[in-house]
Amino acid sequence: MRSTFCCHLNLSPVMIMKGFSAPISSYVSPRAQAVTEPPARIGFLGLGIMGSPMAHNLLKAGVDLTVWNRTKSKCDPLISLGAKYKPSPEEVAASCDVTFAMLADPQSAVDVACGKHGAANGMGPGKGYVDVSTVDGDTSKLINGHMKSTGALFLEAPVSGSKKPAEDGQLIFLTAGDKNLYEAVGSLLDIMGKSKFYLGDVGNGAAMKLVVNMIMGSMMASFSEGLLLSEKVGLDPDVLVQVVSQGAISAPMYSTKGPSMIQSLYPTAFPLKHQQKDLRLALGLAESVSQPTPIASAANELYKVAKSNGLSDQDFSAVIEALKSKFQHSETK
Ligand SMILES: NC(=O)C1=CN([C@@H]2O[C@H](COP(=O)(O)OP(=O)(O)OC[C@H]3O[C@@H](n4cnc5c(N)ncnc54)[C@H](OP(=O)(O)O)[C@@H]3O)[C@@H](O)[C@H]2O)C=CC1
Ligand SMILES: O=CCCC(=O)O
Repeated sequence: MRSTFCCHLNLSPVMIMKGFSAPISSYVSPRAQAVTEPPARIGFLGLGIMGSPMAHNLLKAGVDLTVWNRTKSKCDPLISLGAKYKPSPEEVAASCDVTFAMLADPQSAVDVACGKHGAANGMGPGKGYVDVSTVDGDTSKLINGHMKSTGALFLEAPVSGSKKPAEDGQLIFLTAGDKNLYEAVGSLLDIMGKSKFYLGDVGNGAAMKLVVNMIMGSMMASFSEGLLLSEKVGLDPDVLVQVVSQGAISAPMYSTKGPSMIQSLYPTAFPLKHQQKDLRLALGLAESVSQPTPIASAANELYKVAKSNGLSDQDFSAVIEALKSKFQHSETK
């Protein structure tokens, strides 16, 4: 498999820089010809922790945006800023040229794309569907099949980066699927992100995202062990965070999440239930190619314990609680 890193200044079909405020116009069907203009009317389905700021950034950039969310109240802040609203994914897709979706998991991604009043019912030739949710490759291929059967184009584009990068337009898009659609939406991805990778066939973006999050889940579990061990042997865990942050294993998540973890606080940026979902999907991916993943498997067990102790909606750094004795006891009850 060859992959290409696409610098967003070189490959974006239209140079829309952050802060762009002119209206986007002249959608050219990706089927009809090489795309030189971004699509005009954009839909956004799923306004959770990630979808809301991503949609907000599109709106701030002057994009003609139509939104939908299962819980309608989450649409209201965007509507008050000028977004249009439709009461179903089908109606969003029917009224837009390209529709983005940011859903919780494989089941919700399929329901919203392919279910009753799902987006596929509003799709057709000249339209595109970009799924930025984190799902497995099979789910992505299923959605691709539904979209293509309507004549529409499909791109999977899961993101690396959490709540703050979403707010700051600093996400990393891991895209795969229709190259024309990738080029058509390049300027929109550039509004929401700092870089984008085009990885070829549908499934490769999902696989890349799952590998990245498998590593991240294991890193957080290992960091949790280190914090608790340092404390038990009489070290100051705040100093541990400083030491880690200055050395070869430094990672932003240690310095940003470490101080609150030490205080047993887990303000949600990336819900723990989603991290466990990603580990589960990554382990399935590994199994499909007989790749041993003992570290990720062990980490997954910890996230499962944390989930069963009511921490699903806390930040994934709450996995540290699964290593504290009261939770280990409740696991073995
Ligand atoms: N948070 C993060 O740091 C990151 C998350 N991701 C991934 O992005 C995706 C979204 O994450 P995030 O925004 O954090 O999650 P949230 O839980 O905040 O949002 C989930 C969204 O999915 C919707 N949804 C859930 N179930 C259904 C359903 N059955 N039918 C219709 N809509 C449904 C929710 O609607 P409702 O509001 O009605 O509940 C909400 O809009 C996930 O796949 C996650 O793994 C990727 C990168 C970073
Ligand atoms: O899927 C969530 C990823 C969170 C991150 O990249 O910081």
